Parts: sequence; structure tokens; C-alpha cells
Amino acid sequence: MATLAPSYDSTSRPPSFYRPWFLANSSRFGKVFRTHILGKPIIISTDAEVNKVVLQNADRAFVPSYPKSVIEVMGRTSILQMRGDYHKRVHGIVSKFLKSTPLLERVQDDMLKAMNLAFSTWKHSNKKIYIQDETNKITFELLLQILLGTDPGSQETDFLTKEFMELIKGIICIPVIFPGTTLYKSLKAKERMANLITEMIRDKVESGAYKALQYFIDVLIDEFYDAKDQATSDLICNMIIEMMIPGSDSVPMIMTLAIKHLGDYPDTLKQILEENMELKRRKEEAGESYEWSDYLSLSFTQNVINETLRMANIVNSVWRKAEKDVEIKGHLIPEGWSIAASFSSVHFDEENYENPFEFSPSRWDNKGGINQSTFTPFGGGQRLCPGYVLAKVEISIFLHHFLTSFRDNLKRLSWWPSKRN
Ligand code: HEM
Repeated sequence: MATLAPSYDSTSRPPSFYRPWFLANSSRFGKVFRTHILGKPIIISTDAEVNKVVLQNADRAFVPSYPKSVIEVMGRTSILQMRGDYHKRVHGIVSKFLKSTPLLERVQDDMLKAMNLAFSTWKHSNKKIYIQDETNKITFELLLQILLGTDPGSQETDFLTKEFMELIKGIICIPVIFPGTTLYKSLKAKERMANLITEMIRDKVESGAYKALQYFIDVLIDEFYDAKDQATSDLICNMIIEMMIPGSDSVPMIMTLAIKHLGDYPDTLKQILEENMELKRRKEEAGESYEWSDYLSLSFTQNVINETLRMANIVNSVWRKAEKDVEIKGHLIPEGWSIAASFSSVHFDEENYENPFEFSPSRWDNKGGINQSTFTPFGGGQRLCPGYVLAKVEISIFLHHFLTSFRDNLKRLSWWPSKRN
């Protein structure tokens, strides 16, 4: 019989659960301090209020600043490179699509199908099941469905998944483009993905199928495609591929860590099970099927997700560059300097959270209006993550069905690492 493990085998990364001691204790060094990294002047902020000003002034005083390899892989026409009104327009299009009710309804159906398939495979497997690898597969195939409408298990899905694995290696690497280097191979993989997506765009345009506006590719064709301008097709390809980068690893990481925490804290597991079993009972008694919004109504489950987001810090800081001298709370950020707004530090700061290293979902009880400066797992301001509703819906659906349908198998969970002291 299979055992379930939360984390990873030798082919995937471990969950990003670590204690950023230095950053969490950085107030000892001052909450905003100056340093140099590779000779470049950098200001690191671990102050919630300073971070908030930085986030809210993106594009006016501060512009996003990323390593060269990220810019190469994401592309010069990436949303990260966009500024001003154009960025606002594109961010609005992405955000509207990812939050739309028809999309979330489809996500709930598709996820349920993918999870049922996974459960039946796990039940009959004798191997150890790695939750992170399994959720990676489920959510990446789902993401491809959302972006392009490709079916899980189809040739296109397998091709794009394989090439994406090569592409993602180029995100953090030595930025040298030369045959054989990681970045070169990554960009070649991106080219092969773009060729396939270009064909899909052509088919959609010729058949008019994009007019149904079902998938992200459809929305982008409708907004940007111009048959006389090849650059518009390239732009669409790039936007689709770049969406796979923030959309891929982040959601499975939170699913994995939520499950790991539930295994470590039996009282929390009991409480979340009761809440989810109650919803399942209600649905069965009324003979109703689930709506995507049902999952978000589970308040304790949302507390567990928020607490996991607080501690996991998938995006542990964002980087900006000052376009002019800016003074925040008496700290001068000179023009041309980079500033790293550290979310991890704020999330683990005792001034903001009591016993910050304790996994305690009940700290979110009755926190309807979550503090916008001390809780920023999805960033904020104009660059607030456009995928945050989708992410929360996917995580909530996963937790509900994992806990309720796969309940008898919870005892087969084998944790690594076990609870840290
Ligand atoms: C738990 C899951 C996720 C977390 C924690 C997360 C976190 C973040 C954060 C912190 C930012 C802001 C970066 C900055 O200010 O520079 C961001 C931006 C972004 N995220 Fe997410 N994200 C998640 C899931 C997703 C998903 C599922 C998608 C899409 C399918 C997505 C798409 C994006 C995009 C396109 C941006 C860039 C927005 C812009 O610059 O205007 N994210 N995300």
C-alpha cells in the first residue's frame, strides 16, 4: 500500500519552509539597512510600512528590478517589464480573466476530475506518494487547461510540460547565452513552446474559436491579435508562457505545506476535518453539487491557508529600483538604488505576530479585513498578484477533497521532515 509524503523526491525542490532567522531578527540591525550585493548598493526593508509604500508606488517612484536571467526568460515584453497605463491595462485583463466566475466554475470541475483520478491511482499504488510532485502535476495540467484549453494527458500537454521543465531552469542561473549554457537551453525550450502556441493561435484565428473567450489564449487574441503584425502573435505567446512561471510552483507548494502542517498539528487537523466533513454532509443531504464559492466559505480552512501563506513565503521579497530619490519614514532611498521589500521578515516579526514561528490558524479568527501591510503573500498595489483568487480556490478545493474523500488514508501519511522543534 502506498504511503504519502509531503515533500519531494530527488527530482523536485523541497518545500520552502525555513526560518529566515536573519531577516526575522533583522530589527536588531535596524529595520531598513543598507548593504552591497556583488558591488551593487541595496537597501533591505523589513519594515511593514516601508514595504507598503514601496508596493504602492510601483511604477511611479520604484520600478521592478529582476536578475538578467529572469528578464531573458520572461521576455522583453513581459508584464514585469510593462509600465504605466499599458501595465494597468494588461494587469486588468489578466486579473479579470483569472477571477471570472465561468473560469472558477470550470476549475472546480477539472480539479475534481484530476483529484479523483489521482486518488484512485494512489490507492492502488505500492510506492511512496510525494504530495508536492502530485500537486505539481495536477496544478500544472490545470494551468495549461486554463491558458490554452489543452487536455491533461494530451500530446500538447506532455510536450509543454517537458519543455517547461527545461525553461524554468533558466530563471535563476548564470546569465550567459551560449550553446550549452543553462540559459541558452532554457531559451531554446521557450522557442519550441512558442512554435506550438503560434500554431494554436493560427488555428483559433482561422476557425474563429477564440470568440468563445473560454481560455486565456482566446482573451489575448481578442484583445491584441492583428493578422498584419507578427509582433502581436509573439506578444500573446510570450504572455501565455510567462504566466506559467508564477502560476506553476507556488500553488502546489502551499498545498504541500498545508498538508504537512496538518500532520504536525493534530488539533488543527481535527478542526479542519470537522468543518470540511460538515460541508460534505450538507451537500450530500441536499443532493447538491459543489460551487467554487462553497470552498471559500469554510472559515477555518481559510485560516489554515492564510497561516500557511504567512509562514511559507513563496515570494519572500520583491525587488524594486528607485527612479528618483525617495524618503520613507526618514529613510532615504537614493535614485538608482535597489530596494528589497522583505515579506518573510514582516511575516515572522514578533511586533506583527505573537509567537511568529508557531503555526496557529486561529490567529486569523475574525480578521475579516486582513492587514494590508503586515500580510502580503500576494504583494500589493498595482502589481498585486492577479492569480490570488484562483490560487486560493485551487488550494481550498484540494484541501476539501483530500481531507474528506481521502480521509481514511490520512493514517498512511509519512512526513518528512517531521515536526521541527
Ligand atoms: C500561492 C500562490 C501565489 C503566490 C504566493 C503569488 C505571489 C505573487 C506575488 C507576491 C506577486 C507580486 C510580485 C511583485 O510585486 O513584483 C505576484 C505577481 C504575479 N503573479 Fe502571483 N502568486 C501566486 C499564484 C499565481 C498564479 C496561480 C498566477 C497565474 C496563473 C499568478 C500570476 C502572477 C502574475 C502574472 C504576476 C505579475 C503581476 C504584475 O507584475 O502586474 N500568480 N504573485
